[in-house]
Amino acid sequence: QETTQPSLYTRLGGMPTLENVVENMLYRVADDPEVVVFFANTNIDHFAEAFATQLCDISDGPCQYDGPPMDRAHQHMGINDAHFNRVVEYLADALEDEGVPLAEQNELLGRLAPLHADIMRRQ
Ligand code: HEM
Repeated sequence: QETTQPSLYTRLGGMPTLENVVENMLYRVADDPEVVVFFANTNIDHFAEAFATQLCDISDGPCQYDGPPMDRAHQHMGINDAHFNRVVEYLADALEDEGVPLAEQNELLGRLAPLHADIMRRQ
């Protein structure tokens, strides 16, 4: 007998949760001088929307991320592994803070992990 599970997007709580998660993450970024410098010239509203759309897309929600590919979006910023890990940690903390269960936290972070290579490609 086959059992189907709701999409990761649905289990995460859909767009309302993802938007709260991104906002929560951005407060953590804002509090970290070593990371916030990267965003000095960034339109944060645009970033928040693009990031939430990407989380929606990657979790099989009804969105399509149509921004620049990750290697180009982050090229020549000087991002290193420590920066990357810090941002992922802030995302994990935000997911926890917004009440996302651990299994769904890990599933989402697992889907983002492969982006590491893309983001690092053009540093
Ligand atoms: C899994 C990790 C990451 C994901 C999924 C991600 C995703 C994104 C997305 C979707 C955008 C919007 C692209 C656009 O529409 O132009 C973006 C932009 C940006 N990301 Fe990331 N990112 C990640 C890691 C990082 C890290 C580690 C840093 C730096 C510490 C960073 C810094 C930035 C900055 C500064 C921009 C805005 C660039 C601009 O102003 O045009 N990102 N990222």
